[in-house]
Amino acid sequence: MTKQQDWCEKHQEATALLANSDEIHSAAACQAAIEQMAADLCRDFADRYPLVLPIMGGAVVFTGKLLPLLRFPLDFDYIHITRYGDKLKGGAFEWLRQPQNVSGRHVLILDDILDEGLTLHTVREHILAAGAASCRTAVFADKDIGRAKPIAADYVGVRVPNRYVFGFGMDAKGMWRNLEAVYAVSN
Ligand SMILES: O=P(O)(O)OC[C@H]1O[C@H](OP(=O)(O)OP(=O)(O)O)[C@H](O)[C@@H]1O
Ligand code: HPA
Repeated sequence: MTKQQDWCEKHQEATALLANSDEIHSAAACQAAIEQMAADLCRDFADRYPLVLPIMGGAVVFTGKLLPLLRFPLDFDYIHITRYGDKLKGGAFEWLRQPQNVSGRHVLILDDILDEGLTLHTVREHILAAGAASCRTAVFADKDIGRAKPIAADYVGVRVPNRYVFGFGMDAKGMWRNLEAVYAVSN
């Protein structure tokens, strides 16, 4: 099969996936959630000069929308770790960029979604072990998985049902991070 056919099939798969999904948080609801989180973070971090660390790549939209609303001084870097890749089920962690220079800092981690909680828990433990003065966590979406998680986020934008969700930075098999609303794959 040629590369062009591959992309053509991928395009069809992406279109069918979106057509078979339900919008669960509109673009306006996502924006309102971001604004509320920004207000809460401005209240809590005004005097802390935090190091803000998004977990790439899912945090890209959340970060891009949130950062300009944070009206306090901060340093910015990023972490890159993945355990889902292009799959709908999590596996082993792959670190692509470790946290740098966190010793003594008040760290704020940003991520798109708290699902089983393994990623955020692992990253937080790593940052505290590296000597951070404190580490708080903000996730755009918290999934109701119906069982205990190893970590609860300090700040949450929206709650999502126990279905695979995508859009607003979250991908489904690598697709549709670019959507400005949140969708859930049909069961
Ligand atoms: O709570 P968990 O079950 O650990 O899942 C949450 C993590 O899964 C996704 O990352 P993924 O590994 O898909 O990489 P990505 O950020 O590139 O999408 C998402 O961005 C979170 O970081
Ligand atoms: O439901 C999800 N959607 C997108 N990325 C994810 N990573 C973990 N769970 C999810």
